[in-house]
Amino acid sequence: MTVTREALGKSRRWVVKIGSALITNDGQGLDMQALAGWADQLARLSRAGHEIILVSSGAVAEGMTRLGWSERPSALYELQAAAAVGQMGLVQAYESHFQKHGLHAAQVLLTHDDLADRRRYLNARSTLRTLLRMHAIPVVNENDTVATEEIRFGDNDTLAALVCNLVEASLLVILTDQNGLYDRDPRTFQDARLVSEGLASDPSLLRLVAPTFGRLGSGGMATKLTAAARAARSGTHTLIASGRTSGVLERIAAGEDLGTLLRPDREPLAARKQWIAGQLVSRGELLLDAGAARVIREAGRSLLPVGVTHVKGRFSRGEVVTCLDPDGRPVARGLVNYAADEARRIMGRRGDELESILGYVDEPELIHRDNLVVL
Ligand SMILES: Nc1ncnc2c1ncn2[C@@H]1O[C@H](COP(=O)(O)OP(=O)(O)O)[C@@H](O)[C@H]1O
Ligand SMILES: N[C@@H](CCC(=O)OP(=O)(O)O)C(=O)O
Repeated sequence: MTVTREALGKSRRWVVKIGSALITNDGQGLDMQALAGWADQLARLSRAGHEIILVSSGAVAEGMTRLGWSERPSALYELQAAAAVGQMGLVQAYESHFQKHGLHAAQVLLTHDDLADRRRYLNARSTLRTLLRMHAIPVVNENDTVATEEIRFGDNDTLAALVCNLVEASLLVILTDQNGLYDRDPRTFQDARLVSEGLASDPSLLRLVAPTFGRLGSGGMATKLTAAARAARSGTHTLIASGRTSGVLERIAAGEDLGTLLRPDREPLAARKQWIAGQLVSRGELLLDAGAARVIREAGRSLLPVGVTHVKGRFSRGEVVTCLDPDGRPVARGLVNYAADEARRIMGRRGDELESILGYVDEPELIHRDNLVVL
């Protein structure tokens, strides 16, 4: 049954993402007045019983102002320095507003590595859940200061979606500088029309978004759509709306028809599979024959060595690899039971041959179905 806007508005656990394009005063530091408005609304929602996690951008922009820089630097080390200075201002601002409402703000800085490592992932989850139980409002951002170029989230849409999976949020609200998703880039086309609803993993939506993005933001509309598809894995609905609409968050809570609502269109994945699906880096590729690709896609079976025709990349046991069908299309991702050199030796072989090839058999499957997520 489709969830109504009213029911979503009343739902308990929200992740609210405030983007750079919105929070920065046209690149001149933070728009403190606007920030105060969102913080007050979030505090009232929290007081009314919603569990709120805030994912806020703005560290780099605030750092640039504090350091007296007028141009956004392109060197990573300068961006990292600006983020370190600016994050102070960002959390100070939220902290002082939440304090007025008798609420604690809690700073949570995450990197890609934190969510890729199962133990740290589970730790982050339990800390966030504890904070929510204590009615504190976690203020999440990427830990830009230590993130390296290759493995940065880069945009906070992706981070917010992974946080939704982490805490199994009911609703992800992405506040940006547009009223939602339009059928064409509204910055370029004045007659662009707002899409009021869609399915989170509908690939045709991605065709509507321009490859370019705002001057201040990092991902544009495309990363918001991908974020909605990621969030949907935990059954989370995504609402993209304008942070400039007055009282936007409380109006969403009241069930008003605002922005673009993207509904999850598949059954939520089990918690462990959400973690696997959230891995942004794949260490290798396994090319499957047609039969293996079919039983994995259609019957959710484990991957046996016999169905693999080619192994690419260097990976160790337990790392994430991508399975491709004979046409090279991704079928699934999973945690592999054998390292790359062992996988090469046993590919195409039957289960009863493994011991004589390897001298031992840890598992008969190359990837067990509990560790395999169909894409
Ligand atoms: N079809 C579309 N609908 C709405 N916005 C779009 C579309 N295509 C591209 N955009 C651009 O995406 C921008 C928002 O993304 P971004 O600048 O990354 O914001 P944020 O910092 O809030 O994440 C908008 O300002 C808009 O120019
Ligand atoms: N972590 C960065 C924000 C990254 C960013 O701009 O993301 P987004 O708001 O999705 O465009 C910062 O705080 O400046």
